[in-house]
Amino acid sequence: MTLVAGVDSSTQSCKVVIRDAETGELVREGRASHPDGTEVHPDAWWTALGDAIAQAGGVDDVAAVSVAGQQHGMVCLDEAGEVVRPALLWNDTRSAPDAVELIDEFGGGEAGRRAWVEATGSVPVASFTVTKLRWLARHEPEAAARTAAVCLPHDWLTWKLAGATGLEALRTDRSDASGTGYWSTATGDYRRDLLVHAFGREPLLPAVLAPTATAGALRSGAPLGAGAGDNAAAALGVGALPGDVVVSIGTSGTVFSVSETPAGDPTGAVAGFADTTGRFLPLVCTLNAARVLDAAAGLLRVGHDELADLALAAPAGADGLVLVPYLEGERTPNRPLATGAVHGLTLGSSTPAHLARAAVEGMLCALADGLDALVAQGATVNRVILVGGGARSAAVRRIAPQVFGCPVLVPPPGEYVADGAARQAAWVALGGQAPPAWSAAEIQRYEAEPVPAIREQYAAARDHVLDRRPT
Ligand SMILES: Nc1ncnc2c1ncn2[C@@H]1O[C@H](COP(=O)(O)OP(=O)(O)O)[C@@H](O)[C@H]1O
Ligand SMILES: O=C(CO)[C@@H](O)[C@H](O)COP(=O)(O)O
Repeated sequence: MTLVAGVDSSTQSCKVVIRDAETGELVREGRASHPDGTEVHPDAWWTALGDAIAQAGGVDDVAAVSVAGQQHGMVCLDEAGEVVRPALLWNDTRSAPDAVELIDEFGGGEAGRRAWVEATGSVPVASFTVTKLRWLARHEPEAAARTAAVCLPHDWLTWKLAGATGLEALRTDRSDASGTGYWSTATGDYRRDLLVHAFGREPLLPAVLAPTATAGALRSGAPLGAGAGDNAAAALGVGALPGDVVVSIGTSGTVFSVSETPAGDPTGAVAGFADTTGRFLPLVCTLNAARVLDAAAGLLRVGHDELADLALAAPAGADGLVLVPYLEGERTPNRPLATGAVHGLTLGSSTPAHLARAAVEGMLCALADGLDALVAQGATVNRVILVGGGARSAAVRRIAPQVFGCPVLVPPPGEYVADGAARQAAWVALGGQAPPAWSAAEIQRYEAEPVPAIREQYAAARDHVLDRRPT
């Protein structure tokens, strides 16, 4: 049996799966938590990776490893390869003004957004690395001056696993490069001019690898795959095909599809990313997803299962109670300072069940708005596949069809980002023109009558929120 390892170094935790390269059968797995917060020292990811690998029985017997990770994180390294400062993560919104400034510097408004879309495929928002580098140059000039190279979370972990033999050995892949804001999805090349414009000079960037190229090797000699951004890896993990839309409910909420053509949305709602196989990954991302359910569970002092039971005990639409889930600000819509809100509260809807239902419906409505944006960019929706920690909720699975207006397919609970990384590693180990066709897991189908009123009441509420008071 040829074994391969896949890693998902995501926002909240690191997951490692060891799978049979030929069949995809799960052989071993491990996980370890990451610290909270929107800026994290990469050493915490390295520690968690070591713990998760140990829990998974090690990687000395695997033929290849690939690392997928949370996208966009700004990892700055000095000449000696040491981390300059904690990484600003995808969900850190301090560079939102820098994103606006970068758009203004290219014409502002729709003209500025179109300029960025033509150059890179996406409109820069606070999540994107390029805006974080502008923030660093403006607010931490000493740290910026010490920055000899900049890479992404998955790049850095791959580089560390390969022995961290100098900055020139840094590697990335097209899916994660497409989230930097200085790589062109259309041409497949860096837009170094945009990096210089934002940061003031050009630090070293990781070379972008082709889908089955290798990024060095473990001490055992096992090659390291190019790795991927987590959403592109999830697409590989679930075996998403053109016409499939994946809705991932993790720390981030993402709605994405595999496309033969790059997206170019000047509104900025749809990011024009790349996938791991040479295709494209148009994607909408929200800052608030599974943690909306965590927050509601905490408010009600219940666990996830009881929250689901409560939500399912309330009527569809929660008798008009609407929760707008902008608990961390919001990326789509681009409202980085927004806060959440509850609307339509009455004596009748002031119950734990109504609040639980409103939290699930509000989170899903924000994702349904993302699905609409994806369709507006030309995506076809043959299947909606639900993954991520939040998809483990029985309430999410049963309410999603009411909100999305179509059936949803839910593969068995699993770590589909890590699975996608493992599948990429298997492709490296086995070779071939395409990743191995692993047997599809038993997918559950959830259907329900659409309830348009849920989205109608959400649409009436979603703009009526307060901005955080500046600290
Ligand atoms: N049964 C469940 N119901 C609702 N939320 C859940 C459930 N199980 C896990 N979660 C939530 O899912 C999130 C973790 O999902 P995951 O996809 O691993 O996130 P990430 O990849 O962003 O680290 C956590 O916020 C966790 O509380
Ligand atoms: O910013 C994005 C996509 O653009 C997020 O999807 C991050 O990649 C974080 O992923 P999770 O930790 O939520 O899986």
